[in-house]
Parts: sequence; C-alpha cells; structure tokens
Amino acid sequence: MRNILVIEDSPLVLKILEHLFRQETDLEPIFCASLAEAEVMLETSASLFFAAIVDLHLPDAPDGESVDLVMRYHLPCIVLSGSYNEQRRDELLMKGVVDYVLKESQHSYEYAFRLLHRLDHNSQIKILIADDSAAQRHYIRHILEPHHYQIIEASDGKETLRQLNEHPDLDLLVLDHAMPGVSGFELVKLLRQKLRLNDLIIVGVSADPKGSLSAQFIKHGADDFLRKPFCPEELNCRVMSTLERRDLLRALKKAAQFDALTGLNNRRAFYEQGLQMLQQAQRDKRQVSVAMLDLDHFKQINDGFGHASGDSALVVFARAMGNAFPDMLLGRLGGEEFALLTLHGADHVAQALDKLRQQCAGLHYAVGAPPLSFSAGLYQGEPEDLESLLHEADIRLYRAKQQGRARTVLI
Ligand SMILES: Nc1nc2c(ncn2[C@@H]2O[C@H](COP(=O)(O)OP(=O)(O)OP(=O)(O)O)[C@@H](O)[C@H]2O)c(=O)[nH]1
Repeated sequence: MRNILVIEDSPLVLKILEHLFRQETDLEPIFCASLAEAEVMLETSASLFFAAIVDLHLPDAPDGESVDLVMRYHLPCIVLSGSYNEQRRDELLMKGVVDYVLKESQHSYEYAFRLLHRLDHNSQIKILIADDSAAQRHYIRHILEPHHYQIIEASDGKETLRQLNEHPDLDLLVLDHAMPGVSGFELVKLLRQKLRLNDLIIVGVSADPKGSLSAQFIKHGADDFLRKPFCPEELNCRVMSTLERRDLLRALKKAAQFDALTGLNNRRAFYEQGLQMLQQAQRDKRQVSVAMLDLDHFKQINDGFGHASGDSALVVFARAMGNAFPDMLLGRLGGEEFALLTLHGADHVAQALDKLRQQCAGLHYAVGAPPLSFSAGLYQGEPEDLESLLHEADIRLYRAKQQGRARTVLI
C-alpha cells in the first residue's frame, strides 16, 4: 500500500479524489486541508508517504507554498491547479514537480492517477540520454528525474553503443540525431537491425528543421520523435505513453502465450516453441521424447469438491510439473491435459514422470479431496512432425487409462 498525501481544501475536488482513490487498491490517501495541517503531518510522518497531490492555492498558502513544503521533504509532487498560467507552470516544472495538472475534467484527475501508478514502477525503468551537448543532457535529466527513473548518459554514438552493451536491461533511449561519429538516425537503424527489435524504446530528438527527419526516424524503428526545443511536459508525456504502450504490448503477449490459470505455455505457444525445438533436433540429428499427461478422474474432483477445487488441482499440478521438468518444454493443451517435449531420452523422462507421480500423491489442493493422480503416454522418435509425435503419445495415454490409470505407457 502506498500512502499519498493530498493537500487540498475544495470540498468538490476532495469528493472527486475520494471517489477515485476508492477505486484504487494500492493507494491510500491522507488528506490535509491546509498548509499548517500538512506541515504537522510531514514533520511527524514524512517517511510514510510515497508521493503528494498538492493544491496550488490554499487559504493559508495562496502562492504555492504547499509545493515548496512537499519538495523540502523530497516527495514526488503532483500539482493540481484550478487555473492555467504558463509562467507558473514553467517555474513549477523547472523546480522539479512531477507534473502540473489542471482541475478541469475527470480526464485530468485520471491523468494524475496514471502518474502515481507510473511513479510506482519508474524506479525499475532505466533511461539512457544520448546527446553530445552536456547542457541538453542536463536539461533532459532535470525533466525526467522527478519521475524517479534510473538515468544514464552518453555523449556520442560510440558511448551510446557501449552503454547499451553494458546495460542490456535498458528500457528507453532518448537519442539525439546530430551526434559526432555515428548519428542518432544511423544508430536507430543499427539497433533495430542488429541488436534487438522490440525491447528497447527509442525516442528520437533533433533540432533539425527538416520535417521528414521525424518520419525517417519512426520508419526505421524509433517509437517517437521530438523536435527541439521541446517543453518538459512534452518529453514526459511521450516517455510515459511509450512506456505504457510497451507495458500493454507485453501484457498482451503474455496473455497470448501463457495459460491464464496455470501459467504454463498454452497450446499455441507449445506448438510454436515445439516446432523450433524439432528443427533444432533435426539439425543436430537427435531424437525427441514427447509425453501427454492427463489427470485421472478429474471430473469427480469438480463434481465432488467444486470447480474452484478443480482449478486449484490444475494449478498445483502445473507447478509440480514445472519443478519436475525445469529444462523441458511444457504446455497445457486444454482441460486437464498437459504435454512435454524434450531432447532427453524416454527412459529419463519415464523416471521423472514416476517421481512426479509420487509427489502428486502428497499435493494439497482441497480439504478432504483424494490424492492427485495422472496417466501419461510417452513416445520417443524422430523429430519430424509435432502433430504425429503428439498423436503417438496420445495413443499411449489412452492405453494408460485403459490399463487402470496412474501409470506411464511407453510402448
Ligand atoms: N475446474 C476445472 N475443470 C475443468 C477445466 N477444464 C476442463 N475441466 C473439466 O475436466 C473434466 C474432464 O473430465 P473427463 O474428460 O471426463 O476426464 P476425467 O474425469 O479426468 O476422467 P479420465 O480422464 O478418464 O480419468 C470435465 O468435467 C471438464 O469440465 C478447468 O479449467 N477447470
């Protein structure tokens, strides 16, 4: 839970904020209606707070004194203001507030909450600022720092490449075009062709007046582009939206690859990775082993102990399978049916399946429920066609069920 200090006196705004905080499970607001109240709160409990949302005009602080108070305690500060004043906004942003949000619509309040959520993740985000001008690097750092990112700098193309090698977990590159040595534009091409395709977000930056440059950057793989001079909010908005877009894509990819209940590969991902494994085995002239596993009398668990207990049986079984076969390709093909594919020989897999069977008997998944048991069909053969290999394993699984379940059939 993150405590958020809210310094605000307007009953209407408080009502809106209370409503929005009620929808948050991990943010807890603590409200102060005046500067005096906030001073006492921070004096006694500043370390409890993660960030602050601050009204610019309070009866005992008519001129933004509440912002200075919060900044003195080095708390990330989101300013809420009823009126827009460009000079005031610039002053506040240069002072290091996270953002200046107008109290004009539901959308702006929601934006403030997006900022709070991002702040929570930003300390894990690594940004590289690549620009040959020290002043420009300093300016960008100053804009990004209040958002709590980890920031690294590079002053030319070569150093940028060195930093990228040194920090393979970099999330975002703010890349100036006109750098000595390798230009920003050349770097984008190089990074997208040679290093990695999607993981690194690239935001191009240039003072070049040519309109086509931004399009060229983006066509060659940059995620966004900013023309200098840009205002602090513009950079922050673009960094935030590219990060959000990447997180969304990652979540989508995860949902498309993994079974939501057990976390194992789903059927599609199992087939995709299985095909790659078969191609590798063909190149290495090796056989593969494939097994199909199916929980025994699973319907009785659902019928006798409820669907939730059935689900929990699937979860504990999948976890045990993951522990038993850490270096093999595993998947949930559907229902209570699982599969594995490996370069290990069938004897090795058969032994591991027996061990898993013993462990399953001791797994707890519902009060009073019978021990978990599974049948398996196992086949070793040439890495030709995944469908046929699975079919062979399935025939053997059928035999295992016929022969009384709780066993592995290899022949
Ligand atoms: N709880 C739960 N049940 C599921 C899920 N997917 C499939 N099932 C149930 O799994 C059961 C499978 O039953 P059957 O195909 O008759 O197999 P079984 O009872 O295990 O019998 P044998 O395989 O012959 O030992 C059905 O009742 C399905 O409704 C799931 O995601 N969660």
